[in-house]
Amino acid sequence: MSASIIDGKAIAADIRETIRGEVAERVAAGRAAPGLAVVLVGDNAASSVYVRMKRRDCAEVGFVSQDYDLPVQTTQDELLALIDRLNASPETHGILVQLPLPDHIDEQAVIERIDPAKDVDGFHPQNVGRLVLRLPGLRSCTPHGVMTLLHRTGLELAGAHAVVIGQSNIVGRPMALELLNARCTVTICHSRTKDLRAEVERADILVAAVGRTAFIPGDWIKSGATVIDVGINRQEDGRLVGDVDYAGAAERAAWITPVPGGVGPLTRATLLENTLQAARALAD
Ligand SMILES: Nc1nc2c(c(=O)[nH]1)N[C@@H](CN(C=O)c1ccc(C(=O)N[C@@H](CCC(=O)O)C(=O)O)cc1)CN2
Repeated sequence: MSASIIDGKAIAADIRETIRGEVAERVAAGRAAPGLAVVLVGDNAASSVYVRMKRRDCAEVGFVSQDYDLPVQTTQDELLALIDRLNASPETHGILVQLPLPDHIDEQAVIERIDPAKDVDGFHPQNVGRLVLRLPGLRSCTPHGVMTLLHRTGLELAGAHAVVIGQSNIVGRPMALELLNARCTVTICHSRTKDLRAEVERADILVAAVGRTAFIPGDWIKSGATVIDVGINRQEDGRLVGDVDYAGAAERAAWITPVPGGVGPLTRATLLENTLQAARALAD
């Protein structure tokens, strides 16, 4: 079998086009364009790239990108004070603080300071709790984006055996909940999983979010499986590769996401969807 590619870049472009249309309609009707505050602390090279892309996406769809580039010495109190101002600002509908933050700042304290109604990353415990309870809310961008990719394949998700590798707060855990809410049977694997190969071999849907180059060999993939690679690992020569051995997996899978051009663009497109959702809810 040779896998069909799930083209995240094209799907994200399609989503941006839909959002651009809705924003234009809102503005023509006299409403404010959604405002997204994008906060970057320090000079982490990968974070700077992602933030630049997010700001470019905002411009493309007609959002107002409110840019805060803070020096690495910014104290936690200064960052919390900025969040308080953004929480109170009627021009700000969404607040995104790019992670990771420098070591001297407590990430969880920052996440919990953001008004849950403006938490377009979906990281606030209130929004995570709403996902657990299957209540509407702002959902974490990468897992929500993966669900969009899966829905676009037209695959039946109910009853599928989904295996998530990775248990982080921003990908693995919410990913497992998203799949469970779509009525998959879900297994979460992590560093203490006893026989990872056996778990992967059972997966109709595999979501790899480990952050290690080609961690999953292609011959572990079940024939006809759907492989979603969340990993973005930069090689010494500058190339980006995923957590799954792409060439080997593509021989066995029915569907596969490339890296780059798979999940990453959906993380950004979902951020725009969440910001529009927050702007609608705050306007109402
Ligand atoms: N506040 C947040 N911080 C972080 C998040 C997040 O969702 N919210 N997730 C990751 C990084 N991330 C989002 O910020 C992210 C990663 C990758 C991409 C992306 O578009 N990747 C491209 C390739 C980009 C490149 O050339 O380097 C792709 O995969 O095609 C977007 C967003 C950690 N931090």
